[in-house]
Amino acid sequence: MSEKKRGFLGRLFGGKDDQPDIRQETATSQGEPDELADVASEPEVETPAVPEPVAEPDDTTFEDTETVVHPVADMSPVPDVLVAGEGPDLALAPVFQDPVPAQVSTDTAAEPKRSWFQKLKQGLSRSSSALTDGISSIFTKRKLDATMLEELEDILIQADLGVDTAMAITERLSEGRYDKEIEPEEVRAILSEEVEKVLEPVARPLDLNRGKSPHVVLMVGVNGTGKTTTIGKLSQKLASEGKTVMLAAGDTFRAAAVEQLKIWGQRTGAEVVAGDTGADAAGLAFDAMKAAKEKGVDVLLIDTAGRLQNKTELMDELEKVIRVIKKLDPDAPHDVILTLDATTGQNALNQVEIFGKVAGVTGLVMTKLDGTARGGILVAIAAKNQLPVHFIGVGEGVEDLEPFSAKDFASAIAGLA
Ligand SMILES: Nc1nc2c(ncn2[C@@H]2O[C@H](COP(=O)(O)OP(=O)(O)OP(=O)(O)O)[C@@H](O)[C@H]2O)c(=O)[nH]1
Repeated sequence: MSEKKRGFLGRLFGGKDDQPDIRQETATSQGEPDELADVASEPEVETPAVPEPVAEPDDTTFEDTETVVHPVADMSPVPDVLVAGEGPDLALAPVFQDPVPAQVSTDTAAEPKRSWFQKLKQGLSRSSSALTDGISSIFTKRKLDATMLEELEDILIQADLGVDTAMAITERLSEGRYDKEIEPEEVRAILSEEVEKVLEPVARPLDLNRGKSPHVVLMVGVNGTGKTTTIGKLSQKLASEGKTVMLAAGDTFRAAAVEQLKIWGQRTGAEVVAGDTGADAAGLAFDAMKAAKEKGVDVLLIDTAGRLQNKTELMDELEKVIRVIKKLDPDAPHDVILTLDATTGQNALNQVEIFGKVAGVTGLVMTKLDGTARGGILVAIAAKNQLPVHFIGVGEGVEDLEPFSAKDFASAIAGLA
């Protein structure tokens, strides 16, 4: 081999790239170079500081709100949507069958049926074309040289795949191919294989058959990342598998979130435990646990507020929710799922780290892969954290969430059929 490609760091700092241990740091740290992360284009998300470990408070108590289970007949007058208990009481919202309120997109009935892979491909099309257009523009009947590899590496990094994966791909491509013409298809095939290699270990289904009754899933994440929507979609999936589901509207900060969850409950046949806006989230979670136990529900999905601007409050509240849940089942929550909005790009890496420390995240769901060219971030997260990725979301509809398949994702993002 006559030429040797300079690595990304070499180009960035003008020196030798013999510091592989700082690559990931460089790509994710706050002071990252512009080339690495288009922070300006990211939604503004304040990253919470990890709070100092606090002494276990002696009061895992919460506002003592007597739980009231309102049978449907007691709900008088019956509201348009659903109403929780009066005053500070919590209520089990009844299940309404019809009509499905318009503000929650719950199905794609108007659209022709497409396979999940077609949806995934369509959803990932922005991410995929950013990559494939770039590849096609580089590999145009030229013989492979270092410049082409550098250009490819830049495209892969700009697509948020992460420096390590970008380098693995270019190194693999360079093996025995210098001075040879390479077709874009060959590059895309290698891209797909390398992405699949990174993703395969983290593509793990959410196992809700571990003998827990109820199996408690706590949904956490930054506001707007899709917690409530994901709960709704999951609820639908579980119901279709014959499981009984209860939803706890633990995002007590936002009235709309509570209403949204009630609508999902109504649509998917799940009972909803909800309180007033501003009600104590831990108290609500406790009551939901109790109700789910009493009713022998299979799965309890607990929504939480996402409030990074109130960071300490958010994290304290999450810790308290978890402590209180453990009073009824020391093993619960059995899964803590972090929702990540793919459009936030590199910031998602920080969210994984911080929510992981505070809430003990056990798995991930990445949403909004349909609205971004930055879907490659999932690869960077997988490479860095090895946390299971249970589902990905490629739309707002109830059918737009599927278990994560490494092969499908890799093929779709590489633009393969
Ligand atoms: N395009 C697209 N939109 C999504 C997806 N998942 C969720 N959304 C939308 O994202 C918006 C926010 O979703 P929510 O479920 O309310 O997010 P949240 O995390 O519960 O938000 P907070 O209650 O504010 O913490 C809604 O408009 C959803 O319809 C997805 O996979 N694709």
